[in-house]
Amino acid sequence: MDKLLITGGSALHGKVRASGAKNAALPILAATLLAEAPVTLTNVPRLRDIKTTLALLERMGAQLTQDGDTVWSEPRPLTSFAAPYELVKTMRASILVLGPLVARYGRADVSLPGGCAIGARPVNLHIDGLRAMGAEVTVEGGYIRARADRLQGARLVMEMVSVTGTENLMMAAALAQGETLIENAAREPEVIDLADFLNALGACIEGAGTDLIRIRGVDRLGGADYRVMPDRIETGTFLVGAAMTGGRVRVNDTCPDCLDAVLQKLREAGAEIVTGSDWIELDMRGRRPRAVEIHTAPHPAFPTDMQAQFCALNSIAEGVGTVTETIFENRFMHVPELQRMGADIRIEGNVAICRGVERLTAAPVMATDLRASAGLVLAGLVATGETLIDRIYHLDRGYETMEQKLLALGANIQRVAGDSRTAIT
Ligand SMILES: CC(=O)N[C@H]1[C@@H](OP(=O)(O)OP(=O)(O)OC[C@H]2O[C@@H](n3ccc(=O)[nH]c3=O)[C@H](O)[C@@H]2O)O[C@H](CO)[C@@H](O)[C@@H]1O
Ligand SMILES: C=C(OP(=O)(O)O)C(=O)O
Repeated sequence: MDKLLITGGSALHGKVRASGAKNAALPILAATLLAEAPVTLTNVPRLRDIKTTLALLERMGAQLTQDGDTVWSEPRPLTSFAAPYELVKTMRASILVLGPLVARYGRADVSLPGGCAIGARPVNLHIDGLRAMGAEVTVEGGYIRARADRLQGARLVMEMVSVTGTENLMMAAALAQGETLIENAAREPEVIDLADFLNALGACIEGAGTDLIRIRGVDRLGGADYRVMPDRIETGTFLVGAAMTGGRVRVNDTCPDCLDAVLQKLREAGAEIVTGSDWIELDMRGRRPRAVEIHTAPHPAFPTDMQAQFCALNSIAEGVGTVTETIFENRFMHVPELQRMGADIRIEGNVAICRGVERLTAAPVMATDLRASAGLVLAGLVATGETLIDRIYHLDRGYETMEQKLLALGANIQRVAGDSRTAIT
């Protein structure tokens, strides 16, 4: 199992390009199930989760080819309508095939995702929404079994803001008969990206990016060429790295408007930030960050996916910072690992209270989930000595060639194989 070996102490300097967004590419790939003509997607990140999604779609009989950051999909009749447990357990986003399968083929058997390292991941809102659209849905033996002749448009009032719930129901409604209203919809930029893709296929969706999405169902969807939006979480992770190491980094090919809450916190931490239409430059040279107060909540508030990175920042910042996690009940698995590196963090319920220390000390640590891994990488960049991060397969789910990008920015980082310290190039 690969590990990352980081020798802390080098400030990040230079330019880095943001990859395409994992959390936009995954629903868009699921939405190719709705297309009756060829689709070409560009800016698809080369990630483990993307491979898993392609494997899942291919297992159903779909035909997809990936070359670099481009994925081509050719319409082909499906041979299976199931998302099996072995795949869903490695990637919760597999649930996103539910809406498209029921909408287009009238049937789906999708494994329940269950919980994961960051907490429970219920999907009751997806199921309730499909039922409200006329599907017959049963949950048995760990599987969601959904059947429908043709889904009917409905008024769906989401009890909680759910990103994948909004996405699944939007895809289902795209081919339903009549109009669907999704109220209290998620406003994440990735929801807008999916709506834009569906509209490019011929769907009639208005209001994505607001809390009221109106979908007029159509009889069929065609094909399209579509470019996936940039990854705002990857972008934010590099910016926090620059802020923590006292560096200066420009992230190109990104979306500054998607990152308002994150940039505001980085400014509060003392960073100078300049943005252009598709780039962000952060300058923290000669300064130590100030601790900040974070409250995670649905977009446009501070994203839960940037919380671990800010825990790492607070751990070496001046003063006391708090991080309140309101989306997932168990998303502090990085904290005990940061403590092992000398961080002074106390958890009270869903709040991590951190008194910044002058420096962290390297230690062997273990990644427990995707963003926790990112937080540990950032901590390793500023720790004295060599930090060895185990279980980085979590990182590979969501960050494209992270160590190579950090290396190009001046970090002392390498991927090593198993227990050895042999670099993997
Ligand atoms: C609103 C929010 O910030 N969502 C995050 C969530 O999306 P993801 O789509 O995985 O999760 P949801 O947005 O659906 O969940 C948001 C909240 O609603 C609850 N819920 C959800 C669906 C449901 O049927 N029933 C239910 O109770 C969840 O337990 C959670 O507390 O994790 C992703 C991966 O970290 C992040 O990229 C998203 O930003
Ligand atoms: C936890 C994440 O992904 P997933 O919802 O696929 O688990 C993430 O993107 O931070």
